[in-house]
Amino acid sequence: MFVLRQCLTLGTKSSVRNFAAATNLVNVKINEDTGVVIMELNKPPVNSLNYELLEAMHRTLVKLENERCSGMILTSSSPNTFSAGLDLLEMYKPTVDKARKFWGMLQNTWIKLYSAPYPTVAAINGHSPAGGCLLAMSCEYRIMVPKKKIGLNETQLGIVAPQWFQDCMKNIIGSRQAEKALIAGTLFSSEEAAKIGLIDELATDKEDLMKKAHDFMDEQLGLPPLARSTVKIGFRKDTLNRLINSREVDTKYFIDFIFQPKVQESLEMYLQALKKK
Ligand SMILES: CCCCC/C=C\C/C=C\C/C=C/C(=O)SCCNC(=O)CCNC(=O)[C@H](O)C(C)(C)COP(=O)(O)OP(=O)(O)OC[C@H]1O[C@@H](n2cnc3c(N)ncnc32)[C@H](O)[C@@H]1OP(=O)(O)O
Repeated sequence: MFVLRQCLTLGTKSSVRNFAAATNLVNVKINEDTGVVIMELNKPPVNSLNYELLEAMHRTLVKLENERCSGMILTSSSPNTFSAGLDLLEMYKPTVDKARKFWGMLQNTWIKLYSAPYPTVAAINGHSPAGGCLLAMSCEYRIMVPKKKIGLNETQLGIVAPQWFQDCMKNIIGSRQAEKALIAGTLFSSEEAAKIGLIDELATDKEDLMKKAHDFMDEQLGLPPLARSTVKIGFRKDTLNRLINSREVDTKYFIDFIFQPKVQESLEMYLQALKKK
């Protein structure tokens, strides 16, 4: 039976209440029989990843790991968008302290998600540009509804996908395809993404998406968990360590980059264009 609880959940009733009071940016549903969790991003309208949403995700991921959840399906409550990527307002005219704190939380969240020992599936129920694509790529398996867009489109915004975003893409679609997609800032349709392997499966609609996500999870739950997670981490450790060993440098790149006047101009124009739509 599924029990809906808000961030977070594996503890007693009173701890549920405490977490629910803290935030409703992430909904967490647990199947109490299997221990499989559905983490649903819930920041309308488009799940843009600001500090607060990342912090809620990070807190959830820490708790899931500590409580030894058996698997996690990542999806969103938005009808049209999985995640619109990083919240552009976090990068537009921030203070240095705010930008540093934001970037640190993004790094924390990615490290936890990418290294999660339990199986992870992205049930991509809508558009998934840039940071949204990063979240999806950090899961082990990706299933997507038709006729939406996914990719690392940063170049098109006049910004650059950080090295670890690029590494994730390379690990999935290979160096040549990734180089082309990153230089052009390509947003692939769901169908194109399936062709190049950026996503693993297409679903017909949200219901089919969740069914396929559960099917994948059932397969994974049939495998010996320690062997499974050891192989997973073996594949991911170089990518993880590349960031873990250079977090400060990565943060400095981010800060130096976004504070350039040209980058701020691009962000301003892009934000205006989004508002005018
Ligand atoms: C070598 C040095 C390297 C150092 C690296 C340095 C810098 C780079 C750092 C990081 C990389 C960046 C990663 C990112 O993720 S940047 C974000 C990229 N995201 C996008 O381009 C997506 C933008 N959004 C859309 O395309 C669309 O919104 C959508 C997701 C397709 C959904 O479309 P829909 O029509 O459903 O919604 P609207 O467009 O009407 O949007 C509704 C509402 O939300 C606002 N909004 C949308 N996206 C964002 C966002 N990412 N951040 C903040 N706000 C967003 C939009 O403006 C609307 O607002 P309104 O007030 O008008 O309702």
